[in-house]
Amino acid sequence: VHNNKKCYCCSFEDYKLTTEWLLNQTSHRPKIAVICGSGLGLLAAAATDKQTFHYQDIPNFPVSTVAGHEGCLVFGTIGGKSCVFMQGHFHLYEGYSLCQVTFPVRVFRMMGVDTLVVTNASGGICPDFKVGDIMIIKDHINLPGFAGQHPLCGPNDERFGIRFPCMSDAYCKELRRLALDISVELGCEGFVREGVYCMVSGPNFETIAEARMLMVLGSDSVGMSTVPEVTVAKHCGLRVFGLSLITNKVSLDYSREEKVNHEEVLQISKMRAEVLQKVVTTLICRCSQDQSINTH
Ligand SMILES: O=P(O)(O)O[C@@H]1C[C@H](O)[C@@H](CO)O1
Ligand SMILES: Nc1nc2[nH]cnc2c(=O)[nH]1
Repeated sequence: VHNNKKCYCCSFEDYKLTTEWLLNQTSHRPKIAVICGSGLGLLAAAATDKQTFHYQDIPNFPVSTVAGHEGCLVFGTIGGKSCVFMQGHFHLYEGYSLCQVTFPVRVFRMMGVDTLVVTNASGGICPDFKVGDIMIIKDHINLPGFAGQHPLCGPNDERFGIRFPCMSDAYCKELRRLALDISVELGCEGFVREGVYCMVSGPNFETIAEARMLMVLGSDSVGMSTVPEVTVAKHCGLRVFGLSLITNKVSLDYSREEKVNHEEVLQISKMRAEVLQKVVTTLICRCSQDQSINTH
């Protein structure tokens, strides 16, 4: 209850209960969390010493309702570093509140995570982008946020972060540079790009007029996730790195016949999951671990 008004956000006690439950169930103490987008659950495959929990068994956790999202939380080790992978995440269009969508991020923070890696599937708007390109997310546009669908709306809990967080450095520059170096070493720099991801709520794909508008706004790709998680992660002081797989070209022209669908999105994710896994795994092995959480 806030100002005599009932608040439907998750409470500090909810996050605490889930955190304590997980800490009791596993001896892993992850520093890095990876959110796997549509069809990208394979990112967890390189981890050793794995321990898996189904979302439905974790107190307070939402469950995945979308194809390509396994709904498993996987703890494991990569290059000696303890990690946690979300195989599947949550979306506004599933009917979840943004508090539920971002619930795991604060739990990870409370478990001691200091770095969040986000991945997703998106439609390419930048005319130079090709299907199968991997876009290092340089910045984002929170379109639902402009209309008040924002995960930080409501009473601010200072235990997580400040009321007015800065978002001008949302995606860590050093990790973006490291990922570019890694892509050269792995020989995949030919299809690795950098760009701006724009979130829409979905679930429909864009009309041509909407796609044109998003291009004018400066979006290089468009998807239906990630931005709420990144916003909550930055609010509670996590370092963020993001990759978006371009699974389709967004139609910007009325003469274009191709029609996007979710099956095609999953097919391209499957095709590129192994390369993405190599980039993410190498990044985890190489990234500095001296990150101190930016507490407020
Ligand atoms: O969960 P992500 O953002 O990777 O999934 C994208 C957006 C929709 O959920 C779905 C549409 O195909 O793919
Ligand atoms: N909104 C949106 N999300 C996507 N996810 C994968 N492709 C697309 C797309 O073209 N548009």
